[in-house]
Amino acid sequence: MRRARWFGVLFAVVILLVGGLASVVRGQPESRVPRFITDDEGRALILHGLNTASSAKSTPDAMPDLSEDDVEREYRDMGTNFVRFLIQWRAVEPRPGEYDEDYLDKVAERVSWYEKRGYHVMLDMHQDLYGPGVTAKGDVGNGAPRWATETDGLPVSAQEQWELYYLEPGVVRAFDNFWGAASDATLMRHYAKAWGEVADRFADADAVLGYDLMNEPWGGSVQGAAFESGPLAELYRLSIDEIRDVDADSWIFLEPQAVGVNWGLPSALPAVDDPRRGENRIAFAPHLYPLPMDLGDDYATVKGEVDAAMTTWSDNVLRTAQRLDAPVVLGEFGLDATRPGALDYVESVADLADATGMGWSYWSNDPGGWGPYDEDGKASPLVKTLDRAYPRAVAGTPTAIDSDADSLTLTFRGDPDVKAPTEIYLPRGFGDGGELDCDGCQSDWDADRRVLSVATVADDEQHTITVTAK
Ligand SMILES: CN(C)c1ccc(C(=O)NC[C@H]2N[C@H](CO)[C@@H](O)[C@@H]2O)cc1
Repeated sequence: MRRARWFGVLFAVVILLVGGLASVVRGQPESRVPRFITDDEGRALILHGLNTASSAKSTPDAMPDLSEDDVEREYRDMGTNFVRFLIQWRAVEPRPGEYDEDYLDKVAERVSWYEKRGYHVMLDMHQDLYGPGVTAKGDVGNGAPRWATETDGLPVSAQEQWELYYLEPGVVRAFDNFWGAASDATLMRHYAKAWGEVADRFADADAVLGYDLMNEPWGGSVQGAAFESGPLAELYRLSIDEIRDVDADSWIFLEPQAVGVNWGLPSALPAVDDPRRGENRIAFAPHLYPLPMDLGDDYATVKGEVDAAMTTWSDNVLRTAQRLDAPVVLGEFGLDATRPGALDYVESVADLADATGMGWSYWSNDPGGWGPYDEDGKASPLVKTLDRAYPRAVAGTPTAIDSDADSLTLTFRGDPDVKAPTEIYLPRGFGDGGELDCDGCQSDWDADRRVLSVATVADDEQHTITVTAK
């Protein structure tokens, strides 16, 4: 096995041993999220979507390779209602203190494509390996502008496995200078103010649900609880303050550190105050990439280990969600969908999300083996796997969701204050397209949007509705 692989395995074993012990001694969490994101009508949202798009990491204008027709096709093919839309600090603030309104106009145009189709948009300030400035060619990192990238001339040597770039001296130093630059946190304050500019622009955009403050944070030479409860929590506080100065109501999504937590280890992210009036609107947005598959094995081969890792991951995510009193959106999960067992894995993750009340956005919609369409735009079998029945918006609190190709069962506690109907998306193949039957409810079928609207209940009792196709 290549040196890098051995390193990965060794790194993982140590992490898992430490983390595993921690999770074992921590007792059982709740089985579902403590809260839900709600829409303007007070309905609990179940978010299903895609990450759009990795291509934005490297395009000169930081725009994804996306047309409005692509958004229309996504809805028609998969009935999604959510998008994790990648934006880049380098494009928001190309020079210190100067913000590119043309870039934000382009983002707004794409947001409008989703808004027309009833989507909820999460803006993700995306980075991987800090930013293009960690190398002269700009071919390794994405996210931060060059003026905010201080490697102090330390080397970033070419790596066969991209993850190993995170250990390169120049990358570690760029992060260290960001997290600890001078005592007044100069670069972190720039980053937070960039969020303030984005929020000022989208505060009144109905489709923008909220802001994912940093993709897959990396602490450089500070790791684990010291990082998450230290500089990472401080960046989140600074960014929340800048956002709340201009936007009182959008949701703010916090990610844990990626390494270890993506695999299922517990996060030490502390609860962070939301200064808005009323309930806090802070959500938790972890990623899921089970280590056995990260190390190259197929789900068909390591299903047992991966299923166990998913259980540990879910338990630890729900513990953190309880600590933060936060809704949960699984911001990223994905794999090469052409590999043996891959679609079963995607289905398992979507079932886990139903069972726990999490939303999700699949990584990613970029053409190729991981995505729903190939380079020629031809739909892959992943489209059918992602096109699944789900309650998009619930007039109450969902307590159980169970769906398959022929039926959907939703149990929820009614909320008499919510007047808008519960909306259930049903895929084209649902029950082979037969006549719909909604047991326990009065409903109206919108064949164009493929949405069943279910009349609200006037009480706060537990209700179960089952939709089938006769
Ligand atoms: C060592 N560190 C810090 C590390 C290792 C591995 C990942 C990762 O696989 N991430 C999963 C996917 N997420 C990004 C986009 O957010 C994709 O490029 C990765 O495939 C992240 C960080």
